[in-house]
Amino acid sequence: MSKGTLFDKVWDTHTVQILPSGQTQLFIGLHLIHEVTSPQAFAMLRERGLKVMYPDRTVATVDHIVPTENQARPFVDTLAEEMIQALENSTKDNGIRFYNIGSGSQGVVHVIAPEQGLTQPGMTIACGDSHTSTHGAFGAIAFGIGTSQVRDVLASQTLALSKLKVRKIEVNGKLQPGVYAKDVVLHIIRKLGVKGGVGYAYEYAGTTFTNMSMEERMTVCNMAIEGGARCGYINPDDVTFDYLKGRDFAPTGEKWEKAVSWWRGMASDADAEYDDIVTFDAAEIEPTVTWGITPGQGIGISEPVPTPDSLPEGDRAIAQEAYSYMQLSPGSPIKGTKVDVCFIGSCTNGRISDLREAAKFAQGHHVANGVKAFVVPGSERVKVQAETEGLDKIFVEAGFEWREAGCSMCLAMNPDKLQGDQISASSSNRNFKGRQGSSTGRTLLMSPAMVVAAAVNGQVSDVRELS
Ligand SMILES: CC(C)[C@H](C(=O)O)[C@@H](O)C(=O)O
Ligand code: SF4
Repeated sequence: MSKGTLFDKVWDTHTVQILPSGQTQLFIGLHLIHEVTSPQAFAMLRERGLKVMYPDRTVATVDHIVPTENQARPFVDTLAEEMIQALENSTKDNGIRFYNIGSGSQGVVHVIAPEQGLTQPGMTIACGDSHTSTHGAFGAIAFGIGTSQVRDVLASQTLALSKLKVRKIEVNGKLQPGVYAKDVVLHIIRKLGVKGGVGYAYEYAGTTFTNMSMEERMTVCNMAIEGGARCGYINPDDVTFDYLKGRDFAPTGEKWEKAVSWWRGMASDADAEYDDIVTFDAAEIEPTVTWGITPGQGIGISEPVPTPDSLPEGDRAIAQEAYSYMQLSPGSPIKGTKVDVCFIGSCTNGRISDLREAAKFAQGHHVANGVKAFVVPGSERVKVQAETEGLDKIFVEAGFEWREAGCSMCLAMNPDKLQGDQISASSSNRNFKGRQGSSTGRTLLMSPAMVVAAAVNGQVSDVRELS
């Protein structure tokens, strides 16, 4: 039964049948694949003698293992070379479009699909990657899947899924200067917890989101999964349509008009029913930084690292683990924490608007002595655009390294890794133990502007005070 939310409308539109298990067989409009989670899926297909059912609905790129400095083939890392070759072969054998390095359109999978207009409202999108929730920014139902599900989508273009509940997260009001989409989503996860969204799709609504650009909306939806929600979305509106118009895969002419009117109809109805509604005020959000080992362990820049007794009982054990791993004392300010590495990039904050904003703060400043700072564009297109605007020069003059597109130190499956217990200021989305390539490496998540402030001062800083 439809409750009038976008989630329900998209779900119902894509339902093939209800399976005897009670699950829904859902048609997947767009399947995105990358080198990490697809090789085994293709192998399983080959074992069963199956073909890819809709090669046209499958799009591939390489992102996780891509070196951002020396991209000469074969890669120095033989495992990375094997992985890219496997994808090159599988996509060729199955007639799948593949945006390889040097194609001009390679990049992090969640950056390239939107920038080409592949991601559209009202769609179902799946990818063997948890941050597929990003595409929900367009009013799509987009979620990460495991390798066996990648196999299922390749073979049948469908998935067996249980329906989610829908929580509306309403944020209203204007963000303070120096506060970004990243801070909004870190704030939400802090308040609702990293498991708060389990079993839910998150609908982000309210004036704070309607006033955001598409790229800001993508930052928010990208981290829905960090709050436990399988997917997050924002209802499509004129901002969405303006962004899509003229992109490679966007409809044109009469088809465009038809599409826009269908897209509008997919948005949640004003009287839609939700399983839960939570409301926040944008004015209460500060530039936010994580101090711990989960994206939910965030605080405003002016706050101290929380003491155990200030936390709900259920959060104390993980806080204890975090104090010791992060080498931070409860009650001490996060501001002033020395950093070793500063990373700007990832599918959360590696888009052109992120780089523009970061460059604005980098201009006229210099990275502090002893700090390694680098910028990794989210895609080859983002890189070219940034270079056209001269952003690369601003970064290099300010002492940042300017790299090739990929996931890079977000996950460090490539050569960009922390050493020992180095601490990084990172515009990425996960601060798990060992996330950035060293088993003792430490990560502080923040907005790209805050990463620049940290790089310039050599310590966690408030971007609002960067002169
Ligand atoms: C490698 C991939 C499966 C993984 C994910 O699912 O998200 C990665 O992208 C990440 O960000 O941790
Ligand atoms: S940029 Fe980071 S979060 Fe995004 S897909 Fe790559 S590794 Fe995952």
